[in-house]
Amino acid sequence: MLLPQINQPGDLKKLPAEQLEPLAQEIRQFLIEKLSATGGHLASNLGVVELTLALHYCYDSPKDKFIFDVGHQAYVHKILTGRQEKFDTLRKYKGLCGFVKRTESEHDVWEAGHSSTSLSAAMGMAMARDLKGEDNKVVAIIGDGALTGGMAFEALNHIGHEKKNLLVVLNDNEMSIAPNVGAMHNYLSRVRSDRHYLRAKDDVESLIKKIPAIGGKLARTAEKVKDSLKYMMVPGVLFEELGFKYIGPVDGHDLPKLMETFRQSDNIDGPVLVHVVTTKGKGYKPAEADSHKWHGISPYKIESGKTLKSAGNPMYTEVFGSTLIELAEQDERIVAVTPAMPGGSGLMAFAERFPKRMIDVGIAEQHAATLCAAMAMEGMKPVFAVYSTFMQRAYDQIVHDICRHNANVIFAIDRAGFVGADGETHQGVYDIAFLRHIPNMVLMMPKDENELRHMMKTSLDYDKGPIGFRYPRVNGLGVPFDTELKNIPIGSWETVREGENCAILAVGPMVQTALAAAELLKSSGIQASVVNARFLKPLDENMLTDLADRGVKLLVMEEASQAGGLGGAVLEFYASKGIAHAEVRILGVPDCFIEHGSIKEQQQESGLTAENAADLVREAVTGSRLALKAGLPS
Ligand SMILES: Cc1ncc(C[n+]2csc(CCOP(=O)(O)OP(=O)(O)O)c2C)c(N)n1
Ligand SMILES: CC(=O)[C@@H](O)[C@H](O)COP(=O)(O)O
Ligand SMILES: [Mg+2]
Repeated sequence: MLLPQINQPGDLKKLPAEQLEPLAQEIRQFLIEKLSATGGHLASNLGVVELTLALHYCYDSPKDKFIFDVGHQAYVHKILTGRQEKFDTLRKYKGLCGFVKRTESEHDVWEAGHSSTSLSAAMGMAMARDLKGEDNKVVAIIGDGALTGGMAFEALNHIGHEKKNLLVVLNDNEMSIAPNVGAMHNYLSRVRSDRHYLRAKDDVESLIKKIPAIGGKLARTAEKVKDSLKYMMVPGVLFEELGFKYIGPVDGHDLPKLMETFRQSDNIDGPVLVHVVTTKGKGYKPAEADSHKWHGISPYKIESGKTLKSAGNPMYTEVFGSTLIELAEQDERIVAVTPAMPGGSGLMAFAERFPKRMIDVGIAEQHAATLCAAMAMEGMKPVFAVYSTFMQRAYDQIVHDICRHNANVIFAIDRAGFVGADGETHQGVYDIAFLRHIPNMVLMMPKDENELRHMMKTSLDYDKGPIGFRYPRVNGLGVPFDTELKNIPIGSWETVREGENCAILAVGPMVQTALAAAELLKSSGIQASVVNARFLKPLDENMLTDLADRGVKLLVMEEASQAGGLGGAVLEFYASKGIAHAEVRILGVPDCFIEHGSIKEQQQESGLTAENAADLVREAVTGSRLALKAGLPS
């Protein structure tokens, strides 16, 4: 299915306005059909069809700059800017990115993936525009979920102060990924839905106009009455008080109304916030009925709405969620804290079972971290359930409020390693590097889902400060669960395959890859040990010393940034102990951003394969390349 009338950027403006409505429905059908094969962020994009059409019809992209917050809802923007034919490759390796991507189009002026950056970016572009004396429009499109992100408030504060000309379109569909939370959400609900609130607004304004202009004390009182009436009754007064002109709420599926509103906003000096109300999943019943599930969906059957995802073993996330319930049944100190990812973090069942012990703070990772620190100091056992990539937002709070206080916070770090289709903005490959150097931090990664459970028990019983376990966005291996959960000795690695003069120190899922490499080496007559390096901090220093003393050549394998990873930690250990005879090779994620595709493709691109590991070990043992390098006979 193609949309011939909008094949090229700019085609849209050639259409008469009355053709936009039917075009909107065609675009909806296009999205439903294409994403049934590729998967993706269907619900969010179905909700912004009219909004995106209106923006592209009223403004001149790329001269006028559209800045999409998160950028997961930019598929319509991509269709309107000449990329509809690439949708069969959406989120595939070397295919169309699922987020805004500057290398794809000049119309993609700002990339994201992480939430709440659009207002800061819009302000930066508006300030640059004014300093250069240019006159383009700057339009930020931010969702009600993204508006709960702290940096959005930082930007609102600055924008309202500087009063630059820019347009903020607040796309309010009452949903984050899950139902949205927070006081801002409650405020928007009142503005959005209180019919009395809106009807009274006109009465209030006409009443205010009737108050005669009178002198003296009474006049000042009358003014105060006017202000408090306005404060109580005029929607959007919160934004008005922050220095914005507020317009709304506007029906986000009413194209003529949207275009009239944007044109109206063009004549207003200073920052304008247009509050648009949309339905997430609009136009596809299964997505409208459950936009949480259909926020990010895998391929599905259009008629039934059934996803085609193969069953497979339980995901690590599911094992985490079910084990946390098991532990929480026995220990009422456990509370789960999630920054807006209850579903993705596997906590929905936990929330049902323990509604008072499940805390969704909205998109607020920094707040979540410090909240956990304080709860730990009061004797609770807070479990900070967070994706590796989103935890990057809370680095200072982890240093300053959790580790420095040596608070008993448990980090449940999901999506650790490559994540696949979400690509470079979501790869969970930096947390080893940014956690292992913080004093008091203990960090683990299990080789399988059974060991994850033991790590959870270990973390719960550990009372010497912060401790975390990281696990990947993959199915478990299908190993049986031990009936009794046991503590793993802190800092202990596990040899899972005995070998001779070489060993692969592998992290998490790389243990399986290392075992496959050992099998390949066996055929070359090389017996490699495989070690489950399940503690990223502290290291198993006894094992490292013994391996070096026995002259065992080492390869460290980790699906994490090579810079700052376990390999570096091993080298630092040997160097700090003066163990100069240790020979270590490292196989980790190279110093570049790994784009979207499958996890397997991302591992291959990074060289994290059994074949590559076997070659590196063979080189070390036979000295082949060293021989070549030194010109010695191979
Ligand atoms: C810092 C950060 N935390 C969490 C996420 C995960 N995330 C992606 S989209 C989303 C919800 C966004 O809600 P909203 O802005 O309302 O957009 P909608 O999908 O409703 O249009 C969340 C929490 C993220 N992208 N970035
Ligand atoms: C856009 C965004 O950040 C989230 O929707 C993210 O894509 C969720 O990732 P998972 O699909 O791994 O839960
Ligand atoms: Mg929303």
